[in-house]
Amino acid sequence: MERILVLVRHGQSEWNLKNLFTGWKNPNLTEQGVAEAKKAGEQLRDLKLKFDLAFTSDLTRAQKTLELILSEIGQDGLETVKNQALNERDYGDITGMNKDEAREKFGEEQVHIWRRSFDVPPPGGESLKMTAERVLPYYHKEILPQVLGGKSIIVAAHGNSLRALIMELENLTPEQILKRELGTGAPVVYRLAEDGSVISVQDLAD
Ligand SMILES: O=C(O)[C@H](O)COP(=O)(O)O
Repeated sequence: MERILVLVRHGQSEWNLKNLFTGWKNPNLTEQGVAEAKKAGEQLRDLKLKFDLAFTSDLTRAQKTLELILSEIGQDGLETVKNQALNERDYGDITGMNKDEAREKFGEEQVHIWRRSFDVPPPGGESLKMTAERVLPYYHKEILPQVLGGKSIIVAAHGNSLRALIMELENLTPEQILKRELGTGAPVVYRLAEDGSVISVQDLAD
């Protein structure tokens, strides 16, 4: 039995393009984001992957990315579970701020810590650790049992909600997750063992 779990970050959003901290705000995909999602679908089609169930967040950019992928692989209308547990990390008070302006105001290092450290939250927002505390229980309760039951699953979500999940799947330390970046619209294909551990990882980023 194959146990396939595909994680994909949404394609470029309007706020990615403007370089704004986005978090729980709900911008649409840009034209490039649409193209990235279609390309992700083509990559999955080339691998001949088909899914039994999909999961996504409560946010349009992830939902739209999933729809475009499913359409590309001929699986329009696949059963999809949406849940805000998979939403992007809440960027709190810096939501809506330009990332370069934030670096000028708070310093390069502080902004990097907010964006990539494991346990330092931006003011009023969530750290990666806090994000993991909602993503991982949801993964263990709703997603993993489906994979272990033999279903092929795709999860379309966000840079940091997926980094939280990848940290656990790949047993990364807080130092290792600091450097882990996820490209927009770049699928990562996992094959899992019967105990949920990872047998293989295929990152389809260019
Ligand atoms: O919420 C955001 O701004 C992005 O989706 C992810 O941003 P980051 O790369 O700064 O974590």
